[in-house]
Amino acid sequence: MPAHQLAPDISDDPADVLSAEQSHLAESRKALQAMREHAQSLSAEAAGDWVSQQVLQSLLDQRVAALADHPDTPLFFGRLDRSAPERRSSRRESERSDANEERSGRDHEHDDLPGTIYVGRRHVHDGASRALVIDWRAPVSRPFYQASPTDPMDVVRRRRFGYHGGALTAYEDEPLDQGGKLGPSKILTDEIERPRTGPMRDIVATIQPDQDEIVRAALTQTVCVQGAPGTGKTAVGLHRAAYLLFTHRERLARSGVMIVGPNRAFLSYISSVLPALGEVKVDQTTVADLLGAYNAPEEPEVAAVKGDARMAAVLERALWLHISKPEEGLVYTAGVHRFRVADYEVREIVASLRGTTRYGPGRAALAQRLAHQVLVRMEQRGDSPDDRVQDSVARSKPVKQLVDAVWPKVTPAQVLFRLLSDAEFLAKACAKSDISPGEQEMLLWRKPYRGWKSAKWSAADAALLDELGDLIERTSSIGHLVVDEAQDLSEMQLRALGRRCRNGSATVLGDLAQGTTPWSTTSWEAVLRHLGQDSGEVTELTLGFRVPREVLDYAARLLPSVAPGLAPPQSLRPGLGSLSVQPGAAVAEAVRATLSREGSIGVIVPDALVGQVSGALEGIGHAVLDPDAADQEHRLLVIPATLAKGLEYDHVIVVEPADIVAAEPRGLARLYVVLTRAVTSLTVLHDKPLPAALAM
Ligand SMILES: Nc1ncnc2c1ncn2[C@@H]1O[C@H](COP(=O)(O)OP(=O)(O)OP(=O)(O)O)[C@@H](O)[C@H]1O
Repeated sequence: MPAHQLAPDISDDPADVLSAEQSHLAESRKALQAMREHAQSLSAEAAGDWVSQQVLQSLLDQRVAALADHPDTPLFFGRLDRSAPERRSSRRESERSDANEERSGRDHEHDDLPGTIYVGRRHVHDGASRALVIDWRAPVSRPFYQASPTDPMDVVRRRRFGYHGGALTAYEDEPLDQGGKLGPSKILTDEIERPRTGPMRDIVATIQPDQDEIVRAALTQTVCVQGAPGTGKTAVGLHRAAYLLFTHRERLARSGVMIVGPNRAFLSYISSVLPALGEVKVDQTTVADLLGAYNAPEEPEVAAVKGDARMAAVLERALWLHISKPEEGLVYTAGVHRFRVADYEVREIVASLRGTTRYGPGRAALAQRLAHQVLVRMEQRGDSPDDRVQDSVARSKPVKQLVDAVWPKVTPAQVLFRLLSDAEFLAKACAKSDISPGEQEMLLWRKPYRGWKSAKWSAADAALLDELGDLIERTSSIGHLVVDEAQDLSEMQLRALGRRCRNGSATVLGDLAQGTTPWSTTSWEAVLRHLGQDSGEVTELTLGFRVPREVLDYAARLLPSVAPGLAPPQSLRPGLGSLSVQPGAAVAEAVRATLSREGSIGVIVPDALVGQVSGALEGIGHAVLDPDAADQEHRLLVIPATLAKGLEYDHVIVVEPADIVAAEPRGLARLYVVLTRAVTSLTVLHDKPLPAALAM
């Protein structure tokens, strides 16, 4: 056996196999420890100056941190026994289709890899550079997720490992070279059934083939995933971010990756996934944090008009209406000389700039063009001014005064304030748009504010301010954006996110049936268009991992009213006995009965009943989920219905569905979201009649 060849199984006895695999784990752990010690021994002092030293030190620190071994986390979770090297060359080129030069040098997936490889969270090698564990994101690991008896991808056998804590306790083999069909995987089922406590976990050991396709889509490809509750959209989005960061490390280190979620409680829930995958440098944020956390109350109909993409043209016109026709020319005095630029020349310059640049740079360009004309006249007089003179003329008082009069400096807040408080100005800005007089009436503040500084902005205004901001100065773009719960975003919010990935790509995740905002979308094609990613591909995840079938079927009774076009969701798990509907039962009793079971408990209540329900649970240790919560690790949480989106609990108790429905225009969709948060059991408590579809 060549030195780099890992041993195939030496015995058929499962106990021997397990013990050999445990030895490989121990050896890998030791090798990781050695890699870490080596990284720790490296010194930044070799770098020339102190700045380079600090940069190098920080890189070394990151490397040491990344090499930490977390004893509770499996270092590898799979193994591939590949066919003999001479029989596996044809596929390799296509496997590497998304690999690029950035990764070369870190690639260990060439033919000198052992026939048996272990797939894990990170690459581990021994002192002789022998690959003991291969990163799950490397192309060579792909068969672990994709190979099947019909397409074995040069793999003879796939082995999955089961862990208890950090100890390797079980394995499961799938022969791939014998045709037929694979049976269900117990290790996969156990992983899905494992009780939830605390924040979301990664799914790196059990990513499914259709999920893997999305995770490994090329960086340039924008993907949009429609999926029923619990089909793994969020998980897939996060793993895709980790995959792209690995595959395009340098490019994305420069341009960045950002995850946008619905609220901070959700971000806190997902916050551990990327660090567990070794990725700590990803921005995770909400639309409100990105655009401005404004929350002045607003009628849903008004918010819907403000969220409509037709507002983009109105804002553009409103901004450019601030430019006035130059009536006077420029007179610039230098010593005893006066240099004049005639009014018609100023008009020509303004006309040539208008609409060809953003507003802010246009203003600066106007000052420079005027100064340039002054310099031309100076030269005509026989002077020879240099470029510095042009800058000083551009900054001079007469030029500034003219620019301020013709092309005034404005802020987004000033423009929007004028638009929402001045009916005549609004009508002018709406000319040539199809915003109706009735809608214009809605847009105007009933009680205008005294000035733009005292104006209270709404969430919908935030996207308008952002659009104006971009019309004034260009917003910078990142490399990749992951947008979760995207069905809830308005067209104007999508435009705001779209300009942040103008030079990049996006992963858009959502479910049309879970749209609860006044502007929720009904079409993913429209979402992609407003995001500016028209060529994005819409794909669907259909198999639910979270919600037991019995519960999902119950919730799906609401689908015909909520999203008539969608097929009923499918669940991987039957979950017999997981649903219980209890008229007239007390919440404290239901909670007590559930506390005897393992796992997290979420009591989801109409927002207006949070205080009352929390009061009824006095004496039973619990916490109320806070929208800004960084820590939501309490085993028993009371959750306002409007915050439940994206979250999950082993046991969910839903209180008074009728009130959840009545609280908002898309209340039935809210109820659908709430009913689909349970992993193990759902208990519905009600005094009032249930919505008709659930009462059947
Ligand atoms: N391949 C998988 N292996 C194991 N668990 C999985 C897998 N895919 C998804 N899950 C689990 O299923 C649950 C639901 O996943 P996730 O929250 O990503 O779904 P979602 O589609 O975003 O749901 P929702 O639309 O309700 O927000 C999570 O606990 C996740 O870890």
